[in-house]
Amino acid sequence: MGAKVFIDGEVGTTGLQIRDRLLGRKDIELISLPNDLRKDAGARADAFARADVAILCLPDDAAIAAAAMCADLPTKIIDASTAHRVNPDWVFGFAELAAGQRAAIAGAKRVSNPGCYSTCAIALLRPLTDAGLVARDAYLSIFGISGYTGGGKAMIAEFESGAANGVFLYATGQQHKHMPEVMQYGHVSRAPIFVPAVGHYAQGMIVQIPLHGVDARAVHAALTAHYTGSAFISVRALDAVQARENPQAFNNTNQLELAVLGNGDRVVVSAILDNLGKGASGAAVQNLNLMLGLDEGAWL
Ligand SMILES: NC(=O)C1=CN([C@@H]2O[C@H](COP(=O)(O)OP(=O)(O)OC[C@H]3O[C@@H](n4cnc5c(N)ncnc54)[C@H](OP(=O)(O)O)[C@@H]3O)[C@@H](O)[C@H]2O)C=CC1
Ligand SMILES: CC(=O)N[C@@H](CCC(=O)OP(=O)(O)O)C(=O)O
Repeated sequence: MGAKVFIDGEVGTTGLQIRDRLLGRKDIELISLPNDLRKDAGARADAFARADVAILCLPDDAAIAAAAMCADLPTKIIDASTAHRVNPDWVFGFAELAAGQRAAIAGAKRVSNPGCYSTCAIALLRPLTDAGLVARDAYLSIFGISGYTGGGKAMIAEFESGAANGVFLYATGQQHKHMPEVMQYGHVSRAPIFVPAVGHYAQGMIVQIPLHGVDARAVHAALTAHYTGSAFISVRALDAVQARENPQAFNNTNQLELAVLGNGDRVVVSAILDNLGKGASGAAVQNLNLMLGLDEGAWL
């Protein structure tokens, strides 16, 4: 008998992807609700009580309500939403963040999965702020482009029905929901300017952060030192210049590739992942593996 896992929000974009990643596993027994009961409070409460681990793939308000439903249960929770990412009662589910994070996830009852853009930005910034190469109070700008699956079922329907087209920029009011976690875990004290965009393709993301007045070699060395030995985060060789940066390069994987680009002391640090992979479902399965006492890369 495997560990019992309940995915709340199983038919949503992230939920479906996690389900697909777990379906073939003999060490996991999925608890599923019939379609007419998937939002039924009693059926969900029963599923939470039966599960060893519940994975919340819900909008923020529903994730907060679901966590409250589990408050008195021994069930472990992984929340894919934004609701608990900077909550001190939850462990941030980014295993590669710093020494000790993997062990903290493995021992946690409540784990909050990072956001997709924030996984990229934190992966780039944290080693650089900790090494003193980027000042914690630096004026930072972050650019990102995501495939439209990043906006969940509603945005997928917009693009696939033809109602939305081409590329658009958004969150121009500088209130994007990922900035609090980028600041907290990237160790930056000044809110970065964030310019996100959505492209007319399904999945894949690139995030870039320009850095003036830093040494590309030192930046590359700090990133390489931090991620050496990491199964899922790699740093491209400094001289491996590509004419085109492709946000879809790591689709359907749990990989995140970092690169140091630019010319002289005008450096751009860059990250590519699958927003549905290392940006959501892959990271959730990595955390699930750790919480079940398995190798973090099992089945990934
Ligand atoms: N898409 C992405 O790239 C990423 C998403 N996330 C996060 O994951 C979470 C889910 O996002 P995503 O999968 O994209 O969203 P979707 O809109 O695709 O899926 C959300 C699912 O939750 C269901 N749902 C809503 N309210 C309830 C409720 N009260 N009880 C049970 N089910 C409910 C919805 O039902 P119905 O089908 O009826 O609408 C839907 O199936 C969000 O918090 C999002 O921020 C995190 C990282 C990346
Ligand atoms: C393209 C798009 O709209 N992306 C979403 C972020 C992805 C997501 O759903 O948010 P979490 O990763 O925090 O859960 C946004 O910018 O709000």
